[in-house]
Amino acid sequence: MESIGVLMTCPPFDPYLVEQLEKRFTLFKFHSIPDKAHFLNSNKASIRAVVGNASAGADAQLIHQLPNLEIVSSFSVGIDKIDLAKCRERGIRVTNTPDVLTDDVADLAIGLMLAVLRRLCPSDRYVRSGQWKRGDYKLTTKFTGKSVGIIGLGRIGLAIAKRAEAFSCPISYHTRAEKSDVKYKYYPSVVELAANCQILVVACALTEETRHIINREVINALGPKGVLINIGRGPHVDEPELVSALVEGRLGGAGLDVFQDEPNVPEELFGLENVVLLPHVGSGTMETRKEMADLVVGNLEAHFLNKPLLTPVL
Ligand SMILES: O=CC(=O)O
Repeated sequence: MESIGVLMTCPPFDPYLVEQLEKRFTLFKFHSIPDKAHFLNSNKASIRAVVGNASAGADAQLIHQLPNLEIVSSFSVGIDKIDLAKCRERGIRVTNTPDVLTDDVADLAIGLMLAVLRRLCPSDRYVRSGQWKRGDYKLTTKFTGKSVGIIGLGRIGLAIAKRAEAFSCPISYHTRAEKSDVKYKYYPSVVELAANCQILVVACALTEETRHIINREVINALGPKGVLINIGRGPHVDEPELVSALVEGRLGGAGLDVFQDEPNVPEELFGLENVVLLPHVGSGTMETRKEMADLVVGNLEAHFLNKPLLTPVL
Protein backbone atom coordinates (compact mmCIF):
# COMPACT_ATOMS: atom_id res chain seq x y z
CA MET A 1 0.00 0.00 0.00
CA GLU A 2 3.05 2.29 0.26
CA SER A 3 2.52 3.73 -3.20
CA ILE A 4 -0.99 4.94 -2.33
CA GLY A 5 -1.00 8.68 -1.76
CA VAL A 6 -2.97 9.88 1.27
CA LEU A 7 -3.57 13.62 1.62
CA MET A 8 -3.98 14.78 5.20
CA THR A 9 -6.00 17.99 5.04
CA CYS A 10 -6.19 18.57 8.78
CA PRO A 11 -3.15 19.79 10.73
CA PRO A 12 -0.93 16.79 11.64
CA PHE A 13 -1.46 17.31 15.38
CA ASP A 14 -1.93 13.67 16.29
CA PRO A 15 1.50 12.00 16.24
CA TYR A 16 0.06 8.46 16.53
CA LEU A 17 -2.24 8.96 13.54
CA VAL A 18 0.60 10.43 11.47
CA GLU A 19 2.91 7.55 12.42
CA GLN A 20 0.32 4.90 11.54
CA LEU A 21 -0.46 6.54 8.20
CA GLU A 22 3.23 6.98 7.34
CA LYS A 23 3.88 3.30 8.09
CA ARG A 24 1.40 2.22 5.43
CA PHE A 25 0.98 4.94 2.83
CA THR A 26 2.72 7.88 1.19
CA LEU A 27 1.43 10.65 3.42
CA PHE A 28 1.20 14.26 2.23
CA LYS A 29 0.62 16.84 4.96
CA PHE A 30 -1.38 19.47 3.11
CA HIS A 31 -1.30 21.90 6.01
CA SER A 32 2.45 22.42 5.78
CA ILE A 33 2.65 22.66 1.97
CA PRO A 34 3.15 26.33 1.02
CA ASP A 35 2.16 26.18 -2.68
CA LYS A 36 -0.93 24.00 -2.53
CA ALA A 37 -1.99 24.56 -6.14
CA HIS A 38 1.43 23.53 -7.45
CA PHE A 39 1.52 20.54 -5.11
CA LEU A 40 -1.90 19.33 -6.24
CA ASN A 41 -0.95 19.72 -9.87
CA SER A 42 2.13 17.56 -9.45
CA ASN A 43 0.66 14.91 -7.09
CA LYS A 44 -3.04 14.65 -7.89
CA ALA A 45 -2.67 11.39 -9.79
CA SER A 46 -1.21 9.50 -6.83
CA ILE A 47 -3.69 10.74 -4.19
CA ARG A 48 -6.40 8.15 -3.61
CA ALA A 49 -7.44 9.04 -0.07
CA VAL A 50 -8.01 12.11 2.07
CA VAL A 51 -7.76 12.17 5.86
CA GLY A 52 -9.47 15.15 7.48
CA ASN A 53 -11.04 16.05 10.79
CA ALA A 54 -13.52 18.47 12.35
CA SER A 55 -11.54 21.49 11.13
CA ALA A 56 -10.65 20.46 7.58
CA GLY A 57 -12.16 17.76 5.41
CA ALA A 58 -12.70 17.67 1.67
CA ASP A 59 -14.73 20.40 0.01
CA ALA A 60 -16.07 20.39 -3.55
CA GLN A 61 -13.05 22.28 -4.88
CA LEU A 62 -10.53 19.84 -3.42
CA ILE A 63 -12.53 16.82 -4.54
CA HIS A 64 -12.65 18.29 -8.04
CA GLN A 65 -8.86 18.65 -8.03
CA LEU A 66 -8.29 14.99 -7.09
CA PRO A 67 -9.36 12.83 -10.05
CA ASN A 68 -8.32 9.55 -8.43
CA LEU A 69 -9.81 10.15 -4.99
CA GLU A 70 -11.57 6.99 -3.72
CA ILE A 71 -12.12 7.57 -0.02
CA VAL A 72 -12.31 10.31 2.60
CA SER A 73 -11.59 8.96 6.09
CA SER A 74 -12.38 11.51 8.76
CA PHE A 75 -10.68 11.65 12.16
CA SER A 76 -13.96 12.92 13.64
CA VAL A 77 -17.55 11.86 14.06
CA GLY A 78 -18.84 15.08 12.48
CA ILE A 79 -18.68 15.11 8.69
CA ASP A 80 -19.80 18.68 8.04
CA LYS A 81 -16.44 19.56 6.46
CA ILE A 82 -16.91 16.95 3.73
CA ASP A 83 -18.98 17.68 0.63
CA LEU A 84 -21.11 14.55 0.85
CA ALA A 85 -23.12 15.37 -2.27
CA LYS A 86 -19.93 15.60 -4.34
CA CYS A 87 -18.63 12.35 -2.82
CA ARG A 88 -21.90 10.61 -3.63
CA GLU A 89 -21.82 11.94 -7.18
CA ARG A 90 -18.24 10.68 -7.71
CA GLY A 91 -18.74 7.37 -5.87
CA ILE A 92 -16.17 8.37 -3.24
CA ARG A 93 -16.46 6.44 0.02
CA VAL A 94 -16.65 8.37 3.31
CA THR A 95 -15.93 7.13 6.85
CA ASN A 96 -15.92 8.76 10.29
CA THR A 97 -15.17 7.75 13.90
CA PRO A 98 -18.47 7.22 15.73
CA ASP A 99 -19.00 5.39 19.06
CA VAL A 100 -15.39 5.46 20.28
CA LEU A 101 -15.70 9.14 21.28
CA THR A 102 -19.26 9.11 22.65
CA ASP A 103 -18.28 8.71 26.31
CA ASP A 104 -15.66 11.46 26.23
CA VAL A 105 -17.95 13.99 24.58
CA ALA A 106 -20.81 13.17 26.96
CA ASP A 107 -18.44 13.36 29.95
CA LEU A 108 -17.30 16.78 28.78
CA ALA A 109 -20.88 18.02 28.39
CA ILE A 110 -21.58 17.12 32.02
CA GLY A 111 -18.24 18.68 33.00
CA LEU A 112 -19.29 21.92 31.32
CA MET A 113 -22.66 21.91 33.12
CA LEU A 114 -20.92 21.49 36.46
CA ALA A 115 -18.21 23.99 35.58
CA VAL A 116 -20.69 26.70 34.59
CA LEU A 117 -23.17 26.24 37.46
CA ARG A 118 -20.57 25.67 40.17
CA ARG A 119 -18.18 28.26 38.70
CA LEU A 120 -15.28 25.81 38.79
CA CYS A 121 -12.95 27.92 36.63
CA PRO A 122 -13.35 31.26 38.44
CA SER A 123 -13.18 29.58 41.85
CA ASP A 124 -9.95 27.84 40.82
CA ARG A 125 -8.59 31.25 39.78
CA TYR A 126 -9.80 32.61 43.15
CA VAL A 127 -7.55 30.16 45.00
CA ARG A 128 -4.56 30.63 42.69
CA SER A 129 -4.67 34.41 42.93
CA GLY A 130 -4.63 34.28 46.74
CA GLN A 131 -8.08 35.85 47.10
CA TRP A 132 -9.35 33.02 49.34
CA LYS A 133 -7.19 34.44 52.12
CA ARG A 134 -9.42 37.52 52.08
CA GLY A 135 -12.73 35.60 52.27
CA ASP A 136 -14.80 32.74 50.95
CA TYR A 137 -15.88 32.44 47.33
CA LYS A 138 -19.47 33.46 46.62
CA LEU A 139 -22.29 30.90 46.47
CA THR A 140 -22.99 29.18 43.16
CA THR A 141 -25.91 27.22 41.63
CA LYS A 142 -26.86 23.58 42.26
CA PHE A 143 -26.62 21.17 39.31
CA THR A 144 -28.38 18.08 40.67
CA GLY A 145 -32.04 18.10 39.66
CA LYS A 146 -31.80 20.82 36.98
CA SER A 147 -33.92 20.10 33.92
CA VAL A 148 -31.80 19.30 30.88
CA GLY A 149 -33.03 19.75 27.30
CA ILE A 150 -31.04 18.03 24.57
CA ILE A 151 -31.09 18.91 20.88
CA GLY A 152 -30.23 15.73 19.00
CA LEU A 153 -30.74 12.38 20.65
CA GLY A 154 -28.23 10.30 18.76
CA ARG A 155 -25.41 8.36 20.39
CA ILE A 156 -23.91 11.42 22.10
CA GLY A 157 -27.26 12.98 23.08
CA LEU A 158 -28.35 9.71 24.67
CA ALA A 159 -25.07 9.34 26.55
CA ILE A 160 -25.50 12.87 27.94
CA ALA A 161 -29.10 12.05 28.96
CA LYS A 162 -27.98 8.88 30.75
CA ARG A 163 -25.33 10.79 32.71
CA ALA A 164 -27.67 13.68 33.56
CA GLU A 165 -30.27 11.18 34.80
CA ALA A 166 -27.73 10.04 37.38
CA PHE A 167 -27.79 13.64 38.68
CA SER A 168 -31.62 13.38 38.98
CA CYS A 169 -32.10 15.79 36.08
CA PRO A 170 -35.44 15.56 34.25
CA ILE A 171 -34.61 15.11 30.55
CA SER A 172 -36.42 16.46 27.53
CA TYR A 173 -35.31 16.63 23.89
CA HIS A 174 -35.87 17.91 20.41
CA THR A 175 -35.16 15.95 17.24
CA ARG A 176 -36.73 16.14 13.76
CA ALA A 177 -39.20 13.41 14.72
CA GLU A 178 -40.26 12.06 18.12
CA LYS A 179 -38.50 8.84 19.11
CA SER A 180 -40.75 5.94 20.02
CA ASP A 181 -38.08 4.13 22.04
CA VAL A 182 -37.19 6.79 24.65
CA LYS A 183 -39.07 7.87 27.73
CA TYR A 184 -37.91 11.52 27.76
CA LYS A 185 -40.32 14.35 27.03
CA TYR A 186 -40.31 15.44 23.38
CA TYR A 187 -40.71 19.03 22.19
CA PRO A 188 -41.43 19.55 18.49
CA SER A 189 -39.66 22.93 18.50
CA VAL A 190 -36.34 24.11 19.92
CA VAL A 191 -37.98 27.26 21.33
CA GLU A 192 -40.44 25.12 23.33
CA LEU A 193 -37.60 22.91 24.54
CA ALA A 194 -35.58 25.97 25.59
CA ALA A 195 -38.57 27.48 27.41
CA ASN A 196 -39.02 24.26 29.39
CA CYS A 197 -35.49 23.43 30.53
CA GLN A 198 -32.78 25.05 32.63
CA ILE A 199 -29.80 23.66 30.72
CA LEU A 200 -29.98 23.36 26.93
CA VAL A 201 -27.42 21.12 25.21
CA VAL A 202 -26.57 21.11 21.51
CA ALA A 203 -25.70 17.54 20.56
CA CYS A 204 -26.91 17.21 16.98
CA ALA A 205 -24.98 17.03 13.71
CA LEU A 206 -24.34 20.25 11.82
CA THR A 207 -26.42 20.40 8.65
CA GLU A 208 -28.08 23.21 6.72
CA GLU A 209 -31.16 22.52 8.86
CA THR A 210 -29.35 22.83 12.19
CA ARG A 211 -27.10 25.82 11.34
CA HIS A 212 -28.02 28.60 13.82
CA ILE A 213 -30.51 26.30 15.55
CA ILE A 214 -29.64 28.44 18.59
CA ASN A 215 -30.86 31.89 17.59
CA ARG A 216 -32.13 34.98 19.46
CA GLU A 217 -35.59 33.48 20.01
CA VAL A 218 -34.18 30.26 21.51
CA ILE A 219 -31.73 32.20 23.70
CA ASN A 220 -34.52 34.44 25.00
CA ALA A 221 -36.69 31.38 25.70
CA LEU A 222 -33.85 29.83 27.73
CA GLY A 223 -33.64 33.10 29.63
CA PRO A 224 -31.47 34.84 32.23
CA LYS A 225 -31.23 31.75 34.45
CA GLY A 226 -30.75 29.27 31.59
CA VAL A 227 -27.44 27.74 30.53
CA LEU A 228 -26.41 26.77 27.01
CA ILE A 229 -23.95 23.92 26.49
CA ASN A 230 -22.49 23.44 23.01
CA ILE A 231 -20.45 20.31 22.31
CA GLY A 232 -21.67 20.17 18.70
CA ARG A 233 -20.32 22.72 16.24
CA GLY A 234 -19.84 26.47 16.46
CA PRO A 235 -22.21 27.27 13.57
CA HIS A 236 -25.08 25.63 15.46
CA VAL A 237 -25.19 28.92 17.35
CA ASP A 238 -25.73 32.44 16.09
CA GLU A 239 -22.57 33.52 17.90
CA PRO A 240 -23.05 37.34 17.87
CA GLU A 241 -26.54 36.78 19.35
CA LEU A 242 -25.10 34.50 22.04
CA VAL A 243 -22.36 36.99 22.91
CA SER A 244 -24.78 39.91 23.25
CA ALA A 245 -27.20 37.80 25.34
CA LEU A 246 -24.37 36.85 27.71
CA VAL A 247 -22.95 40.35 27.89
CA GLU A 248 -26.42 41.84 28.51
CA GLY A 249 -27.35 39.16 31.08
CA ARG A 250 -30.26 37.84 28.99
CA LEU A 251 -28.74 34.33 29.27
CA GLY A 252 -27.58 32.78 32.54
CA GLY A 253 -24.40 31.16 31.29
CA ALA A 254 -22.72 29.04 28.64
CA GLY A 255 -20.31 26.13 28.40
CA LEU A 256 -18.77 26.11 24.96
CA ASP A 257 -16.37 23.59 23.43
CA VAL A 258 -16.89 24.83 19.87
CA PHE A 259 -16.97 28.18 18.11
CA GLN A 260 -17.92 29.65 14.79
CA ASP A 261 -14.39 30.50 13.64
CA GLU A 262 -12.03 28.26 15.62
CA PRO A 263 -9.52 28.96 17.07
CA ASN A 264 -10.87 32.52 17.22
CA VAL A 265 -13.18 33.05 20.19
CA PRO A 266 -15.12 36.29 20.79
CA GLU A 267 -13.03 38.24 23.29
CA GLU A 268 -16.14 39.79 24.85
CA LEU A 269 -16.59 36.39 26.57
CA PHE A 270 -13.16 36.35 28.22
CA GLY A 271 -14.17 38.42 31.24
CA LEU A 272 -17.45 36.60 31.97
CA GLU A 273 -17.47 34.30 35.03
CA ASN A 274 -20.63 32.50 33.86
CA VAL A 275 -18.96 31.25 30.69
CA VAL A 276 -16.57 28.32 30.28
CA LEU A 277 -14.56 28.23 27.08
CA LEU A 278 -12.81 25.07 25.88
CA PRO A 279 -10.61 24.61 22.78
CA HIS A 280 -12.74 21.94 21.00
CA VAL A 281 -11.56 19.02 23.11
CA GLY A 282 -14.69 16.84 23.28
CA SER A 283 -12.87 13.71 22.13
CA GLY A 284 -9.46 14.90 23.27
CA THR A 285 -8.22 12.10 25.49
CA MET A 286 -5.24 9.89 24.70
CA GLU A 287 -7.37 6.76 24.89
CA THR A 288 -10.07 7.98 22.53
CA ARG A 289 -7.79 9.68 20.02
CA LYS A 290 -5.89 6.39 19.65
CA GLU A 291 -9.12 4.51 18.98
CA MET A 292 -10.15 7.19 16.48
CA ALA A 293 -6.79 6.95 14.69
CA ASP A 294 -7.09 3.16 14.54
CA LEU A 295 -10.51 3.57 12.91
CA VAL A 296 -9.20 6.06 10.35
CA VAL A 297 -6.38 3.72 9.38
CA GLY A 298 -8.58 0.60 9.60
CA ASN A 299 -11.11 2.13 7.22
CA LEU A 300 -8.37 3.01 4.69
CA GLU A 301 -6.86 -0.46 4.90
CA ALA A 302 -10.26 -2.10 4.52
CA HIS A 303 -11.00 0.03 1.46
CA PHE A 304 -7.71 -0.67 -0.29
CA LEU A 305 -7.96 -4.40 0.50
CA ASN A 306 -11.52 -4.48 -0.89
CA LYS A 307 -12.96 -5.39 2.50
CA PRO A 308 -16.09 -3.90 4.13
CA LEU A 309 -15.48 -0.49 5.68
CA LEU A 310 -15.51 -0.41 9.50
CA THR A 311 -17.60 2.74 9.92
CA PRO A 312 -19.01 3.80 6.56
CA VAL A 313 -20.97 7.01 6.06
CA LEU A 314 -21.12 6.56 2.28
O1 LIG B 1 -15.67 17.48 16.82
C1 LIG B 1 -15.24 16.38 16.81
C2 LIG B 1 -15.76 15.31 16.02
O2 LIG B 1 -16.62 15.54 15.16
O3 LIG B 1 -15.31 14.18 16.21
